[in-house]
Amino acid sequence: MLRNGTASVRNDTDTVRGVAGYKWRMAKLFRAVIMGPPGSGKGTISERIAQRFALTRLSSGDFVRENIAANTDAGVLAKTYIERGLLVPDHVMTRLLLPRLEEMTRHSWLMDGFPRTLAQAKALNSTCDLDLVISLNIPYETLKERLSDRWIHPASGRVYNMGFNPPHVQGRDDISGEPLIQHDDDKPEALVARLRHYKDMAKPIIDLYKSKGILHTFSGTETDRIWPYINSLLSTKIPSTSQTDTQRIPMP
Ligand SMILES: Nc1ncnc2c1ncn2[C@@H]1O[C@H](COP(=O)(O)OP(=O)(O)OP(=O)(O)O)[C@@H](O)[C@H]1O
Ligand SMILES: Nc1nc2c(ncn2[C@H]2C[C@H](O)[C@@H](COP(=O)(O)OP(=O)(O)O)O2)c(=O)[nH]1
Repeated sequence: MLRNGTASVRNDTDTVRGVAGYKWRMAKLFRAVIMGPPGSGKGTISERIAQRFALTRLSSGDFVRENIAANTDAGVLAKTYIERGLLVPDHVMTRLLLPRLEEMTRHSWLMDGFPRTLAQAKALNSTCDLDLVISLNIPYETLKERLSDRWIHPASGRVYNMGFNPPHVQGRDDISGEPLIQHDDDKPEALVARLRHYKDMAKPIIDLYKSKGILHTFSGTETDRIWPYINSLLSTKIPSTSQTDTQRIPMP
C-alpha cells in the first residue's frame, strides 16, 4: 500500500465502485527490490525480470543520472557526491525516489540500487509494502573478473561485458553508437573497499527483510544458472496481470 501523499492504492486485490454501478477490481500489484554487491548482476537480472514479467524496472542510479542531466536541485546536489565517488546522502535519495514511487500506484515494479542503507530501507518501508527482495550472493573472484570487463554507456547506464554481453561494435553503445567507458571504481584495487562497504551497509537491510520473511537469496557464479531459480520463484509470486491497473468486471 502506498501510504504517503495522495496515493492510496492497496497492494492487494481490492474493489472500488466506479461509474454506472460497475465495481472495478484492482489487479494485485507486485513490488520488489533486488540487492547485491557491485557486479553481482542486479542490472542484468532486473532487465530479464522486467521483460519476462512486464514489471517496470526502476534503477536508483538512473534516477540520479536523470536528475543530474535535468539539473534539478536534488540532481545538482547528488552530482557533488558522485563526483567524489560517494553515496548520495539518504535525504537526497529519498527526496528523489519516494515521490516517483508514489506516482507508481498502478504499476508493479522492481527496484535496483535502493535501498542501500538502513535509513533508506526504513523510508521505503514507510511508503510501500514490498512483496519480495532478491539478494544476490556472488563470490569475490567472480565480481572482480566481471567488473574488470564491465563497460558502460554513461548517458543511459547501459552495461556491457566483453565476454558475457559484448556490444555489437567494440567500444560503442548499441543504441546511440557513442563511446563506452570503464569506471575507475570497477578496477580491482577499488573493489575490495566497495565490497566491504556493501557488506557493512547491506547486513542490517538484509536482516530487516529476513525478519519480514520476504528475503530470497541466490548464490552462484553465473547469471544464466541463477536465472531459472529466480524465474520460477517469480512465476509463483507475480500475478499474470501484474501490469494491468484495473479490470472492469461485473461483480455481484
Ligand atoms: N540508493 C542509493 N543511495 C545512495 N547513493 C546512490 C543510491 N543509488 C545510486 N546512488 C549513487 O549513484 C551512483 C550510481 O549508481 P548505480 O547504481 O548506477 O551504480 P554503482 O554504484 O556503480 O552500482 P553497481 O556497481 O552496484 O551497479 C552511485 O555510485 C551512488 O553515488
Ligand atoms: N561473465 C559473466 N558476466 C556477467 C554475468 N552476469 C552479468 N555479467 C556482466 C554484466 C556486467 O558487465 C557485469 C556486472 O553485471 P551488472 O548487471 O552490471 O551487475 P550490477 O553491478 O548491476 O549488480 O557482469 C555472468 O554470468 N557471467
